[in-house]
Amino acid sequence: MERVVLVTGASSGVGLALCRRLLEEDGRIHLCIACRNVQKSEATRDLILATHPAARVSTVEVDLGNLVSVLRVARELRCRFQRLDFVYLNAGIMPNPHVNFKALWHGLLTGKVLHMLTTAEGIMTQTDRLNGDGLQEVFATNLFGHFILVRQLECLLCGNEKPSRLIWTSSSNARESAFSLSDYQHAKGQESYSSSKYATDLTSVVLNRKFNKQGLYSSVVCPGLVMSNMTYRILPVFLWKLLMPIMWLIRFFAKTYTLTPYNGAEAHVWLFKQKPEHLDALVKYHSCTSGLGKSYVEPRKVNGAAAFCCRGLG
Ligand SMILES: NC(=O)C1=CN([C@@H]2O[C@H](COP(=O)(O)OP(=O)(O)OC[C@H]3O[C@@H](n4cnc5c(N)ncnc54)[C@H](OP(=O)(O)O)[C@@H]3O)[C@@H](O)[C@H]2O)C=CC1
Ligand SMILES: CC(C)=CCC[C@@H](C)[C@H]1CC[C@H]2C3=C(CC[C@]12C)[C@@]1(C)CCC(=O)C[C@@H]1CC3
Repeated sequence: MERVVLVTGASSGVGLALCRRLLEEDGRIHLCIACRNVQKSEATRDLILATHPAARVSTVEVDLGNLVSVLRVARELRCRFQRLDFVYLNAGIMPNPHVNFKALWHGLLTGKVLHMLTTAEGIMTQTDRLNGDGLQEVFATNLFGHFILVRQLECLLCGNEKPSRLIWTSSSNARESAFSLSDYQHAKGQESYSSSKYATDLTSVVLNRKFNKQGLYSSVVCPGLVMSNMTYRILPVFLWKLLMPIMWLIRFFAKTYTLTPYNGAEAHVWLFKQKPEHLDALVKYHSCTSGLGKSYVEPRKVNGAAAFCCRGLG
């Protein structure tokens, strides 16, 4: 039976690389790519078919930061498919990023620089805003739109012959201290990205508790630091080009410097091949690349997830 795989944020970066890698793993899947509009969907489909001409690729359009659009695409998917085997919840934004180089310099003097360079803790802020639905844009796009999509697709995901899978693209920037239940949309702070990714980690834990019995399993992955449209918006392109040799050097000390979207999709592809019953719901799967460029996956516990579970907030 052909497996149906839905990928959001398929038009570029990790999402596009993931689509290609999934087809390399199994050319018989039905890949459904979700992009923001018809032009992007068709351009992405053409790019994928250029390298995998025999692939079965269909398209849907969704703006994950718009609830009407999410409800519409869920309706369309329910009409088109009888089940979904994998849903990669990968689309994400980081608007108006700001890097505090002074803090990075301070980190160099205090020995925290490697931690800062791999998690961006203490050196990165964003300015968020309200979207058309009156929600914080980063929360709405990175988490809430995807969450509503999952809930709307329950009938395609639960109670199938084989387990279905949700795979969320989280981040090493996900941080417990950036997230607060009393301000879960992060309207008050300047770390909306970090907060949305931590909330994603917790959501996956809670979804497992609720849906494992019905044959739906959720995992979170971190692609590492990847050069993509998202990162190219953080610094001017010429600066990134200058930094590239330094980043290859850093990779000898920081295995999460995956740098290419292909390497960044390592954990996503690895999970595609695993039996979900053998995975740990409290673990985040990190794509890593060695100094010499060999990719592998490293599982790490999600900070605070066990405590969150024990408090029974699910
Ligand atoms: N790059 C990195 O270092 C890291 C990235 N990540 C995460 O990886 C994921 C992929 O990012 P990456 O590939 O790097 O960046 P890209 O900017 O290349 O990809 C982001 C994708 O999300 C889509 N997207 C953004 N907003 C929306 C929306 N409102 N509705 C639908 N689709 C949307 C984009 O579509 P469009 O082309 O239309 O903009 C694009 O396809 C994100 O979740 C990101 O947070 C995590 C850790 C590190
Ligand atoms: C010497 C050097 C590499 C300088 C670059 C400084 C910063 C621009 C980067 C250092 C850590 C990076 C980082 C990210 C963006 C770029 C940095 C802040 C992310 C926030 C990108 C998106 C993520 O999801 C996590 C990344 C963590 C590390």
